[in-house]
Amino acid sequence: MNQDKIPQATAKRLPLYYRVLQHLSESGKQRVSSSELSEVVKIDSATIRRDFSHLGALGKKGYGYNVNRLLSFLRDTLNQDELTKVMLVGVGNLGTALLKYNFLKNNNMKIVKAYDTNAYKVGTTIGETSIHPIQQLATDNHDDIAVAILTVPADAAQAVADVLVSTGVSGILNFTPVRLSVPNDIRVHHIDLGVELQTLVYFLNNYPLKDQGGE
Ligand SMILES: NC(=O)c1ccc[n+]([C@@H]2O[C@H](COP(=O)([O-])OP(=O)(O)OC[C@H]3O[C@@H](n4cnc5c(N)ncnc54)[C@H](O)[C@@H]3O)[C@@H](O)[C@H]2O)c1
Repeated sequence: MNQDKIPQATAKRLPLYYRVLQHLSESGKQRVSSSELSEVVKIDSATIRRDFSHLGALGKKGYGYNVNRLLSFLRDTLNQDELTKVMLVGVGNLGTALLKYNFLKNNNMKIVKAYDTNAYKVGTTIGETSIHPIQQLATDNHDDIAVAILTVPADAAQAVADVLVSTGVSGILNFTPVRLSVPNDIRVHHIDLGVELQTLVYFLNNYPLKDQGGE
């Protein structure tokens, strides 16, 4: 399978499909139609069929998709058999919550180390992750880590991002409000809960669900 051919919009939906199909498989379901999946993931069934065709998975009319086969396509594409190691910088409110979350269960990812400036936090462990002094971020070996989560205060974000880039990570999940400047070959995904909330409220006000499909 050539992953270059999977459009980015499709790639973004794959982890969601994976999670839902995992639940279906665990509950003993062997086949599923695109319209059944559509009900669960709230994505229209034509998009789902197109997404799956990019994976090389074609459903059969009247049968749908074989759940375990789909899961194996997704596992290959998402590298689910391989543990993805992640590091986190900034062990405050948000960072602590993320360290306590078990990414291993559904996503086969693990935050393996964390860094902070606070002497009271350094040397402690949250979940299974130990917290190291920020000074070591630049000197530690991060060969097996491609992704970092950034949860430092805004005024420290760019400086920490610069160090992260020098460590060789290729992706940063940025929770800070700062638009980071990074080289072109580093991918930054920005998560802004404020914007997400605002968007939700806008949709509630302008596109109430009860109006959809009404007379
Ligand atoms: N994107 C969102 O939806 C969202 C929601 C809440 C918070 N935030 C942002 O996430 C970030 C963290 O928020 P919080 O509430 O957890 O803050 P916090 O103040 O509780 O935690 C920040 C942590 O970073 C550490 N820190 C400070 N400077 C550092 C540096 N140079 N290197 C390493 N660690 C450093 C601090 O010691 C502290 O432990 C902030 O930028 C905040 O604006 C984003």
